[in-house]
Amino acid sequence: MNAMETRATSALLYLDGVHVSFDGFHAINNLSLTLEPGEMRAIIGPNGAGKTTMMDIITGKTKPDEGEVLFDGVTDLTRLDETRIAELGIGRKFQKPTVFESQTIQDNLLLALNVDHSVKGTLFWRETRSESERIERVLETIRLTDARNRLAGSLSHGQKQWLEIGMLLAQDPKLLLVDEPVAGMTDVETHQTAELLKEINKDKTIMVVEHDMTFVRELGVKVTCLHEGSVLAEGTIDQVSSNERVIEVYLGR
Ligand SMILES: Nc1ncnc2c1ncn2[C@@H]1O[C@H](COP(=O)(O)OP(=O)(O)OP(=O)(O)O)[C@@H](O)[C@H]1O
Repeated sequence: MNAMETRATSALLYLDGVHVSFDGFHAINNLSLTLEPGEMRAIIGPNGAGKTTMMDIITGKTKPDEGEVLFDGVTDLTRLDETRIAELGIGRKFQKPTVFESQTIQDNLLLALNVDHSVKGTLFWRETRSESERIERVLETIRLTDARNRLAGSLSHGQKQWLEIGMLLAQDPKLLLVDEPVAGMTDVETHQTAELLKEINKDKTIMVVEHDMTFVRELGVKVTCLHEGSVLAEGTIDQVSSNERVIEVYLGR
């Protein structure tokens, strides 16, 4: 039997019947969701719907009480710790940017590339040709090539978010989890971020949580609306935003 035949699913990410309770409160309730390789999915839903908890489950921060969570059709993420899951190629960007403000943009990317190296490795490490090529590509993707020698602390809020996305890309993940990337951005930055994610999606699978519906519409991808820890609606932005239950619990507030 070859490797393909042993895959439980063609999905890159597969959640089935997942439950999580915190002191008896069901934060995630029979959640099932799949992301195909190369897909970008937008996740919407009211506060407390379980969006962050779902990302916590995928990255191993929270362990489900029940259910299946498979990466790449074969790897059971519920059995792995956060470090191992990151090593598998699942990168997460939190809402608040956490760049190293007193370092240059280029050094931030180098530090991100170098996260797995030992202290000794960090002291004596010189970037290889392929690593410096990767940094160049990332700088271009996040549109910060000309600003590479500026201190990260001098960037606008939007640029800091892009740098942090670049720091994830430097680690070459297969799946990017991006939490509210456009919160606090100007309209222009929001538009540029949609363009940026679309470009990254040409060769990475992305799950993006966002409340900004203009941004979600601009992404033009399949949308999943979560509510009370499970999927309330799934489909195009038009299908989801005209769903009566979605209007009732989220959009119509
Ligand atoms: N560690 C925890 N202990 C207890 N309750 C928790 C914990 N983490 C999350 N919850 C609860 O689980 C529910 C889901 O929370 P979660 O943060 O996943 O929602 P969310 O959809 O990300 O919301 P938001 O849009 O506000 O970020 C909420 O009611 C929250 O209070």
